[in-house]
Order: sequence, then C-alpha cells, then structure tokens
Amino acid sequence: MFRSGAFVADQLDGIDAEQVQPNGVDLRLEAVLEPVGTGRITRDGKAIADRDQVESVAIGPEDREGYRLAPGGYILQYAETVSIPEEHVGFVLPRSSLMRNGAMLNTAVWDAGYSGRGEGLLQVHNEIELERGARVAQLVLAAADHEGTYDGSYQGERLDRA
Ligand SMILES: O=c1ccn([C@H]2C[C@H](O)[C@@H](COP(=O)(O)OP(=O)(O)OP(=O)(O)O)O2)c(=O)[nH]1
Repeated sequence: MFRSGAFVADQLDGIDAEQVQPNGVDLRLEAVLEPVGTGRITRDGKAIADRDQVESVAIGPEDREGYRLAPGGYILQYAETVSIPEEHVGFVLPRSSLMRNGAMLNTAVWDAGYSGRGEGLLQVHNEIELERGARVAQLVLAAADHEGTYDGSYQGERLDRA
C-alpha cells in the first residue's frame, strides 16, 4: 500500500505546504552537477565519477538564480533530507512538468533506514531552465517488508551540508 502525502510529509523536516501532494511530497532542486571522468562498477565495489558543479545563472524574466541546461545527462541533488522509515520503501518520480518539458529524472530504490540528501540522474532532451529550490520531483512511500535496514556507503550523504 502506498502511503498518503501527509504521511510522507510527517517523515521529512522543513516541508512547505505547497510540497505536500495527495500521494507524496515534492522534492526541491539544490544543485546540478555534471559527471566527468570515468565511473566504475565492479563485482565487489564501485567508484563514482568526479563531478563538476554546473554554475548557476540568472533565469527567466525575474533573473532568478537557477540553471540553464543544454541537452545532456546531469546529476541533480535534492534539497530535502529524506529518511525512509522502517517497514517502507521509497520511490522518487519526476514532476510531470519536468517530463512535459522534455526532461526526465531517472531514480533507483530508496531503502528502509536510509537517511540523506540524495541524487537523481537528470536527462535533458531540450534546453530547460530550473530555478534553485524549484520543485522537480516527488517522493512516494510504500509499505514494504524487509530484513535489515540500509547500511551502505550513501548513508547520511550530504547531511553535513544540510
Ligand atoms: O534515485 C535514488 C535512489 C536511491 N538513493 C539513495 C537512497 C538509497 O537507499 C541509497 C542507496 O541506493 P542503492 O542501494 O541503490 O546504492 P548502491 O549503488 O547499491 O550502493 P551501496 O551498496 O553503497 O548502498 O541511495 C538516491 O539518492 N537516489
């Protein structure tokens, strides 16, 4: 069973009312990075490719701080600290307006017990401008059985900069 947006909001700190949706909570854009160099996944480990910060620029008629992104693949960092409660699993989906503008967020499983400020792969197929702090994705939570909780290398990521 998927939980309500109000339930998801209760798991997160610092959420505005406009972020709470019927079935989930919108996540906001903190920063955009561009992978450079070579990443690697082996049978017994992984190495994440270096990233360059994409410089923010003034966007739109009000010159707001944001990113103007040419077609390509980017790492998008979310602003919110996400904590997945036990007995649940999380999924992040793009806001449909992102998709309708020719961009897409690719995401993976958010494990029970994970806490951190996570990332997604932003695919841009047509130039797009995104304001820092704009809502770009939505977190949903489903009730789930599991054995153990998340204890991987991304536990607590970017919490020091929250
Ligand atoms: O789109 C996503 C999906 C998940 N996560 C977070 C939550 C998740 O619990 C954690 C680890 O994901 P995963 O288990 O897929 O990572 P891994 O590649 O298997 O690495 P590790 O074994 O170090 O956890 O990353 C994200 O930031 N973005």
